[in-house]
Amino acid sequence: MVDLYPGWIVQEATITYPVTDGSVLLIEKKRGVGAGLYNGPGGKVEAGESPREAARREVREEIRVRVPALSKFGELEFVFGGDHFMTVHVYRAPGVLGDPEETVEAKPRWVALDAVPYDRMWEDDRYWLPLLLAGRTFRGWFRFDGAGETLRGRFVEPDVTV
Ligand SMILES: Nc1nc2c([nH]c(=O)n2[C@H]2C[C@H](O)[C@@H](COP(=O)(O)OP(=O)(O)OP(=O)(O)O)O2)c(=O)[nH]1
Repeated sequence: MVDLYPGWIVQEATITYPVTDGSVLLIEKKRGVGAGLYNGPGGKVEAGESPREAARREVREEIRVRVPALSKFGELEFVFGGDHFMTVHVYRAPGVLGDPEETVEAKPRWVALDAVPYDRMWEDDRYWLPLLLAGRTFRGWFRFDGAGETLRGRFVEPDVTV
């Protein structure tokens, strides 16, 4: 957690998308924030951990595989309501080592790049995930309602250094 603005909560998190052979490895999130939605494996950055370390740990914990390499493709800033902020580091990986396994947290599934289920993902993903899948970097700013259900504002800048 970043103590940047006194009294405000800024949570740091990661998402990783392994992409190989025309497919992306997604998870169906089984519990916690975003349960029931498809996403890349990821979660909160813990104290004493770098975002990259967190990204590797979350992939291992959620689907029991290792990622040989990670490239940062994006950074997202979310505001939920007026006082809950989240910075998300988004990585792309050239595949995984091992066979993804289902865990209590997530069910893994390789999905063809032209069949990504945006209607079953967070509402903002359609504005930046196509960039990552096309090999382009991005920064995004999104404002949700306090419940995290309705997207109220967005801005995405492609092809930037992240
Ligand atoms: N693709 C996408 N992912 C999002 C959005 N909002 C959002 O929180 N996430 C991701 C970031 C994190 O990977 C995850 C939320 O973090 P979390 O810490 O609650 O995840 P978790 O339930 O797995 O918790 P943990 O493993 O860290 O304990 O959901 C979004 O709008 N789009």
